[in-house]
Amino acid sequence: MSSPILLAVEDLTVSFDGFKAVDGLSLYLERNEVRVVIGPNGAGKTTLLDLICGKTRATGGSIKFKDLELTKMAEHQIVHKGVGRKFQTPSIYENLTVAQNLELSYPEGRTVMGSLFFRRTPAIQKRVQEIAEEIYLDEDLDKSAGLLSHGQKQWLEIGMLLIQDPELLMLDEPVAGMSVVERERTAALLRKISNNRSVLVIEHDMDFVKDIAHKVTVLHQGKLLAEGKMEDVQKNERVIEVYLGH
Ligand SMILES: Nc1ncnc2c1ncn2[C@@H]1O[C@H](COP(=O)(O)OP(=O)(O)OP(=O)(O)O)[C@@H](O)[C@H]1O
Repeated sequence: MSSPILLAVEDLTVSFDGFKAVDGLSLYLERNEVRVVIGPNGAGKTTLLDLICGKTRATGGSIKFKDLELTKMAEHQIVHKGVGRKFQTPSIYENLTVAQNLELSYPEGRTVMGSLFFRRTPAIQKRVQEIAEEIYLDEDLDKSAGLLSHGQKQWLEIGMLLIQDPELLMLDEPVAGMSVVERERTAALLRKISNNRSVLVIEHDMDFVKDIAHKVTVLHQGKLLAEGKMEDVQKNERVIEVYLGH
């Protein structure tokens, strides 16, 4: 049987000109777990995701994804191994349709002729349809992505990651700027997609965190401040002092 741990971060450190943005951090993420990383501005949350996806190189420590050491791998290799990352601002193609955006992201959807020529095989079409339903955009497949609402654009980008079927999906503030209804639908979406993958989320919206997190990791000055179920973390005096009380 495979290990229940999908991602093991151990003693991870990165220093920028002597300033440790992440400092001796260890964190273990299980398969099918939704973990939310919270903490005050500058705590090192985004840097942690940058380190996992290979955008930033660690100064020390390790990041094991299954049996792979990610700290030595290039960004594209990490994506290829099954780690998807969504940044705060959506990077969708506004002048293409929703369907085209999804097709473009399908691993074998591009031809050597270039990214605008799709091999629209029945398998790709089926997958696009499935993903579109999951991200609530099945009625907008032929719409220009630029015409979608802010929340729909965020869902589309999640869909563009899901179509690559990552085992680990990382999201940086996915509900920022969303309406209440969009937040609820995003929570439902994340619960559903974690049925067969792990999700690591950075979020400041505590109602949303309560809604989705199996466990919460609190960072402060690059270090682990607290970890556990939201109801316990919420009562932690240090967490209230540096973050939740503000
Ligand atoms: N490439 C870099 N060079 C120098 N300093 C950096 C770099 N990246 C991040 N930092 C610093 O590291 C610290 C942690 O930043 P990070 O963006 O990870 O925090 P955060 O917890 O995501 O904050 P926020 O909630 O505001 O997004 C900050 O003080 C930031 O200025």
